[in-house]
Amino acid sequence: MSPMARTALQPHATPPHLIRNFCIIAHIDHGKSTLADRMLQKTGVVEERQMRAQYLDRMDIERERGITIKSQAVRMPWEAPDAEGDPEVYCLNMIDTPGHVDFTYEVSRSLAACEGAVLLVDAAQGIEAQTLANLYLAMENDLTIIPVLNKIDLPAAQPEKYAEELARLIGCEPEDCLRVSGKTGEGVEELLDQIVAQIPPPVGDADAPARAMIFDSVYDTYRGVVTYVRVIDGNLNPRERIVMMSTKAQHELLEIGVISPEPTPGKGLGVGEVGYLITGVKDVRQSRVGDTVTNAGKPASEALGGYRDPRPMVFSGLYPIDGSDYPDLRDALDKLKLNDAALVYEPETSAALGFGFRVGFLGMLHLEIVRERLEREFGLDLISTMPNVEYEVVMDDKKVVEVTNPSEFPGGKISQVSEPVVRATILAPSEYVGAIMELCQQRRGSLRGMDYLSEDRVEMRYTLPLAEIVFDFFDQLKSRTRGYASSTTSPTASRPPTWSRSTSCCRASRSTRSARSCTRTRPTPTACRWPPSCASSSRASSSRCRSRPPSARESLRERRSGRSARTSSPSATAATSAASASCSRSRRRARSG
Ligand SMILES: Nc1nc2c(ncn2[C@@H]2O[C@H](COP(=O)(O)OP(=O)(O)OP(=O)(O)O)[C@@H](O)[C@H]2O)c(=O)[nH]1
Repeated sequence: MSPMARTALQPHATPPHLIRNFCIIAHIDHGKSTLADRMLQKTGVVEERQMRAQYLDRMDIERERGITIKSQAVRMPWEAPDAEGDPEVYCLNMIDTPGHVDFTYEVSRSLAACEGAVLLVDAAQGIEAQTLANLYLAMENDLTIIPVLNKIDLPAAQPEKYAEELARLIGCEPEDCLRVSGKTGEGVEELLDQIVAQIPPPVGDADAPARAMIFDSVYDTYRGVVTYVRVIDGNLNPRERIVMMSTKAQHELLEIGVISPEPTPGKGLGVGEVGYLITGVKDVRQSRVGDTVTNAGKPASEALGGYRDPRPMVFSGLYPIDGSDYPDLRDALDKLKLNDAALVYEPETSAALGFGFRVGFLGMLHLEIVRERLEREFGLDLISTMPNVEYEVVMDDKKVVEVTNPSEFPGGKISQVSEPVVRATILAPSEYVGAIMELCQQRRGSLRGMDYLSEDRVEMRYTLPLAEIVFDFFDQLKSRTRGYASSTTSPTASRPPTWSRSTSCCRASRSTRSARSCTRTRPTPTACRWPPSCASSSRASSSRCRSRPPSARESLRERRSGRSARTSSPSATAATSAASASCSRSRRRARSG
């Protein structure tokens, strides 16, 4: 066991071969923050008397809901044997990532700042959907994976069973899975030793122009925006001018340092180091996640890859219950925007609800958090309208109209309507396969593949229209599987046509703000069932599914190449046209009746 390192390495002068950058990835509630707490304690970064649960979750909502919304990065010293077996002090940078699907892009940037990931699985629950989604993200970033089973102190823990599942998934031996308890601290020191031994040190060119990737930025009332970065090449020094490569905006570095566990200003950051910058900017939009920071005096010619503008996926109207609160709501949104680059809004009016805003969110959790913060931090009473997604309507004259509210649906000749879709991964005991298939088919989903992780656990991959899952999909999934299914979704860039002149199966209501766009394949949740022919053909195809669990690398290859696994559902178009035929039959019957 390693003793706590007594002499920590100084930032800016840390040789890259002594740095290890890692993150902890896990399904919600598998104990990521608790394990992070124990690491802070074991490395002596947080003293016993200052310790409190979920030390890194600093927002009130994070602590109350027990979820991580913002990333955090902490520098910890740790003494471990080097390659020759002599004790050496290393610098471990732990990046705590947000755990919810709405923040997948933030997670992917945090992962890109690391060389390794601790894949944490609850030893009483086993692998869940988000474990897989995060594992795939980590593998796409070529991270070294350390499999760890947590909560081994629980009486219900089955470490042997889940070590086998985990080993099969990532292609290692069950004995390679470490066993820890974030609660009691058992096995945490050995895990820290393994992080040093297994995760490769960062590599970068110290003499090149600086390139640092922003993996998070938060707004602080007193200090302005605090930007978290990982330096890839070169170095950043206090008081020099820096450039944000996506916007070309220049700022002066007022403060630069590391978090250990409170912000500590230093002399700069070198290759492979992780720390924070303060430039005095007041809006997180000027310091965007995924962007590259370089020196203004000696700028890098090429930005680091992977930057993406945050794109809202779900739209909802927010109205004050008391109309006279409208200016307060506007001020509150303006303030919240400083801390949330993904929040977009524009004023709108409704005959029924008065003045309000149409707000774009990353997903349903983001919507809930924003609404809760507006009500709690700004004392507002709000009504929100039914969440909607953004449809793209192509007119006959090729004009494209973006529709986020059914009442904006254009009149005139429409040639095509497309909608956002997501890839969903659902993990559940195999007895619920039928119930899940039924639900997903009702929601216009198409099965991309299905694999058995073990005899009694199955992974199903679907493509689903986002509009079908924003409302009650996850509640339905939980109730139909008695709470045993877990699911995760990731947005895709493709927007397949929902309606085109040839299939003619979409309509949108223009009535009120709370109206909902719907397709003719499912005009109301229960009005139109899939024809039996589709259901039976999907059952037939499901019997051809794999019994051998694929390794995560195989699945990743399939995801990358876009090839679906051996099972497939009836093609979406066939199902759509069959269903729309049955719809038109029932409409004809209704009219003649
Ligand atoms: N018995 C036991 N309980 C644990 C252990 N680790 C975490 N827990 C409990 O599991 C629950 C979830 O732990 P968190 O650390 O908040 O989980 P998380 O993965 O950080 O959750 P998110 O931030 O939402 O992703 C809490 O009630 C913890 O007290 C452990 O090793 N043993």
